[in-house]
Amino acid sequence: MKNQLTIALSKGRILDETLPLLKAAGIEPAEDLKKSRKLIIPTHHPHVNLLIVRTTDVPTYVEYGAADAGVSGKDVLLEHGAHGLYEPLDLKIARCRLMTAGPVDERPQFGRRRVATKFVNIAKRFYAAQGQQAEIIKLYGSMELAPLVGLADEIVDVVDTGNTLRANGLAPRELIAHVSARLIINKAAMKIKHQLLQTLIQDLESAVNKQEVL
Ligand SMILES: Nc1ncnc2c1ncn2[C@@H]1O[C@H](COP(=O)(O)OP(=O)(O)OP(=O)(O)O)[C@@H](O)[C@H]1O
Ligand SMILES: O=P(O)(O)OC[C@H]1O[C@H](OP(=O)(O)OP(=O)(O)O)[C@H](O)[C@@H]1O
Repeated sequence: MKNQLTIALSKGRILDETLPLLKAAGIEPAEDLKKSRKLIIPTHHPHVNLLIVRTTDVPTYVEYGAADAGVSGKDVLLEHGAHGLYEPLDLKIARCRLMTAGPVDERPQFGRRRVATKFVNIAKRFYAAQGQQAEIIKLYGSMELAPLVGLADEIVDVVDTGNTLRANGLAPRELIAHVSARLIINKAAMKIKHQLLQTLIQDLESAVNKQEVL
């Protein structure tokens, strides 16, 4: 419907930081998202519903127009490819860095190295651009474990404080990209629902700017 917006969000750390921005844009969930098992959540805004999806699925919902807009980490967008969507606003939340990391007492391997990561596409592109040979091993979590048990020489993961790396005897090596959460918009929706989406972008932008000042 032309006068209805759906926004895809994922639970977890991005949600905690996104809700205050949405609130500043006049969008408040009508139910407690932490408790509700519903996947379509109405809001007190007359034109907006929220969809709750997996972190890595947000760009897919928006790309296919199943959601008009979404909030997604830049890491997820880089891994997904994020074709067919607009990325009009950096929300400047959930900030971290995509990095390579390895055992603190070892130098990076010469020649072909084994790399464990959930960011397979990002890792392939990064090592190819460096002219380094890498065998990429796909994992779905706990990447930091891989070098400790001989599964990989190196990992590619997001790093914030570095505490997880340190706790596992690992150290950051090379920076691949700075990461923060982005507002993404379906291209067709941007035309058809221009007014609603333009208002959303502007409201979120002023909320981000206020948050920056604090
Ligand atoms: N330690 C961190 N500090 C800041 N931002 C982070 C950190 N870890 C991840 N992020 C960012 O937050 C996003 C969501 O992270 P979160 O941990 O909530 O989801 P996830 O663990 O990828 O999801 P799932 O558990 O469903 O796999 C990531 O895509 C990334 O952009
Ligand atoms: O540098 P740090 O501040 O330690 O943050 C980095 C950690 O944060 C993320 O995990 P998260 O806490 O989201 O748990 P997850 O493994 O469930 O994604 C990421 O996968 C790292 O393990």
